[in-house]
Amino acid sequence: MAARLIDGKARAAALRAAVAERVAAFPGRKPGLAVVLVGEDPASSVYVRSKNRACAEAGMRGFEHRLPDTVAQADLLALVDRLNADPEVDGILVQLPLPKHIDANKVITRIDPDKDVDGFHPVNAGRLATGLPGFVPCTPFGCLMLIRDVRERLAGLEAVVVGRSNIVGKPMAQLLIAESCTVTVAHSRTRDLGLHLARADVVVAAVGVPKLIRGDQLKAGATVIDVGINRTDVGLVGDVDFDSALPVAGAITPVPGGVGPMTIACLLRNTLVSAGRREGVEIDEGGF
Ligand SMILES: Nc1nc2c(c(=O)[nH]1)N[C@@H](CN(C=O)c1ccc(C(=O)N[C@@H](CCC(=O)O)C(=O)O)cc1)CN2
Repeated sequence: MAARLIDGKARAAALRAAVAERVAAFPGRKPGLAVVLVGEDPASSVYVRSKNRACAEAGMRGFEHRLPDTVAQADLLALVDRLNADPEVDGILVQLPLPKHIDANKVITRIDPDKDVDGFHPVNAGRLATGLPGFVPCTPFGCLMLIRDVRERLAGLEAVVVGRSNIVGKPMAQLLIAESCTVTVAHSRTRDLGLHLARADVVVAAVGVPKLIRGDQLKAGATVIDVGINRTDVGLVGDVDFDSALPVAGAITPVPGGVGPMTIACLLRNTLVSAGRREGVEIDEGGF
C-alpha cells in the first residue's frame, strides 16, 4: 500500500490562519518581525520576500532590511543592535547563509535571545536541550508538527535524524528526545546508515544529499520527513528517493510542498509568541 502523503502546504496554511486569527485579536500594536538579508542570493531573496508577504497576510508588521554583500560585519552587528532595542520589533532573523567574510555565529549570538524567533541563538539551543521555554528553530518545529499529525504516540518510537546541523539536525533530535523517542543522529561519518534506518519508525532526512535514502533501506510503515531541498538538473528533489520510498513508508512528505512551507508558518507562530511574551498577552503556545 502506498504511504499517506503528508501535505505540508495545507498544514502550513492552517497554521498561518490560526496565527492570523490570534494576531487579529492581539491588543494594541501588531507583532513585528524584522528580516535581514545580506547580498542577493536568489533563493534567499525568494525566502525573504515570502516571509514578508506571510507577515503581511497574517496581519503582522514586517521590517525588511537588505544589505549589500560587501557590508562590513560591524555594520551588520550595529543593525542587529538597533533591532534588539526597537520596541516595535518582536522577532529578528538574519537570513542564512551569510557571505563568507561574515561570522554567522557572531551575528546570531548578537540577536537578543528573546527576539530570536529563528531559535538559533545558543541560549535558545540550551533552553531546548534543557526543557526551558524559548524559541525552537522553525524547520524542525514544523517537522515535529507534521510527525504529530500522523503518529498518535511518539513515546518509545525509534527515530533516526540524518544530518547534524545546528539549524535542523541537532534541534530535531532534541525535540524527538523530548517526545520520549529513542533518537539516533546519523551524519556523513556514520558507518552503516542502512543499519540505523532499518529499525527507524521515524526518519527525518536533513543532510542535503539528493535521494540519499532509498525505499529499500526503510522499515515498512515508517514516517519519513524529508527536509532536503536540492536543486538538480531534474528539478527540486529531497534527500529521500520519493518514488522508491512511497510504497514502503507509512507516511511521507513530498518535496516541494512538505516541510518547506512549515518553516515560514512556524516563524509567524514564533513571532506571535514573542509578541505575547513581551506584551504580557496570553497566547496558548501549545495550541497550534
Ligand atoms: N535565518 C534563516 N535562514 C534560513 C532558514 C531559516 O529557517 N532561517 N531556513 C532555510 C531557508 N528557508 C527559510 O528561510 C526556507 C526554505 C524552504 C522553504 C520552502 O517553502 N520551500 C519549498 C520549495 C521552494 C523552492 O523552490 O525553493 C518547499 O519545500 O515546498 C521555505 C523557507 C535556509 N536559511
